[in-house]
Order: sequence, then C-alpha cells, then structure tokens
Amino acid sequence: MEILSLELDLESDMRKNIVAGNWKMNNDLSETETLIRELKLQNNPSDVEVMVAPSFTNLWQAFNTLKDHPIEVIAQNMHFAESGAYTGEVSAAMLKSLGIKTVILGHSERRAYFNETDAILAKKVDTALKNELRVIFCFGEELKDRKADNHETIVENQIKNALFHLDASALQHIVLAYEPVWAIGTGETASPEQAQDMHAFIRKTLAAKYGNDVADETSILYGGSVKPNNAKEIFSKPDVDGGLIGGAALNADDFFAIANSF
Ligand SMILES: O=C(CO)COP(=O)(O)O
Repeated sequence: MEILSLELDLESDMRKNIVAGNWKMNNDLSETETLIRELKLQNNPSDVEVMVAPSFTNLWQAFNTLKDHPIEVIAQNMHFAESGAYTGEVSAAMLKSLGIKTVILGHSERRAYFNETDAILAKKVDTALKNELRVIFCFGEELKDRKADNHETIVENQIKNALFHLDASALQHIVLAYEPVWAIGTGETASPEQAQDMHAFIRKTLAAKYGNDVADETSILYGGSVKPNNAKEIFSKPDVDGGLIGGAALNADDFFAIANSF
C-alpha cells in the first residue's frame, strides 16, 4: 500500500490518558438521553479525556446534548468509501458534518461478525485521516492465539497490516486500543501484568518503525472487562494510557469510577 503522508489540519494528539465508553448496540434514544443526563451529573476528571460512542441513530442527539461538556461524543465505525452505493453504511463526511472528531475502527466485533480484514481496516484508517478524524484503532488476539503463545505475532501483524503504511505525522492521529478478544464481555480481564507486557510490546513495535519519540507519544488503551474494581491497577501500569470500556460504560457511576481511576 502507498505510504499515507498527511499534512493534517488536526491538533497533534500527544500521549494522554483516555477513557472511552463504547456503548455498542445498546440504548434507544430515550435511554441514551437518560444515560447522558446521568453522565453530566458526574465530576469530570481534568487530566483524562472522556469519550462516549453511542449508536449512529443517537449520535446527533448525544453530540448536541454534550456540546458544551468535556465528554467527547465519538463514532463506533464508518465505511472506507467517501460516498456511494453502500446501503446501510455511514461515511466519514457524514460523521464530520455532525461535528464528530474521533471514530473507533477495527473493533473485534466488526472483525468477527462483519468480516473486516486488515486490508479493509487500512482503507478505513486512510479515509478517516483524510477526513481529519482521529482514529481509535482496536486489535487483539483470540484465546487460541494466547494459548498457542502466538499473541504477540498476531498483534504485531494486525498493527503492521493496517497502520504501517502511515508516516509518523499520520500516526500521531491514531490512538491504539489493545482488546484481547477473550476478555471482551466475558468478565475475564487480562491481568495488569499481561496488559503491561503487551502494551510494552506494542510500544516496542511502534518504536522499531517510527522511533522512540513517536512510540512514546502514542496513547495505548486497554479494553476487555475493565470495571471500577480493576481499573486502578490496570491504569497504574506505565504503558497503559487508559481504557476502552464496554459493559461498565452503560452505567454512569461505574463509567466515572473508571475514568477517575488514574
Ligand atoms: O469491547 C469492549 C470495548 O470496546 C470491551 O467490552 P467489555 O468492557 O464489556 O468487556
């Protein structure tokens, strides 16, 4: 794939603490409004970027309701094409026109249930960046890969195949999210040590291609059964810069307990 080099009109995304709630296919409009009302009652931590990703149908309402609030509303997915005959899909330009600035790509549920391959994800990443959207790029191994002690190779390939055609300036607009598939929605988390080991490996993989400075400036989130009772220990690890939260993000108290766990 051609190297993607972009002089983006985006704020450079230096490494920071991030907690993002991925609401997946949960909550209708009134449930979304209720959850947002509850989120607005919480104390927003000053040193953490807090984000929520509602479904497409609730995005506009969520965006407007949180317009003057520090919680950023982000999208769960988008198509790689700029526009056209793709029934049921949503484009980067459509997200941008709402004011959305960040999109999640490569979630394991998209890979598993919607056949999103590394090649498709590389195209989605390019389209997102060309449209000046920041990307939270998800990847992670399955249980069989970890049992076979193959998890580092799988993760390295997922990153290389979808991201390594980017130059360093484009990579600055990517947040990485390591989500081991076996820990998503299962109640089973990677231990803080397993998370740290993988995050250090990811940073080393980035450093080998882009140098230490770029690797050190990249935010790497952990996702997979993060809850109020385990977030502090996971976030205390030096290479873990926050979390992508599923189930616990659907409850305002739990979500903010996690966001306040640094
Ligand atoms: O997939 C996830 C976030 O994107 C994690 O989900 P859970 O927190 O429900 O395990």
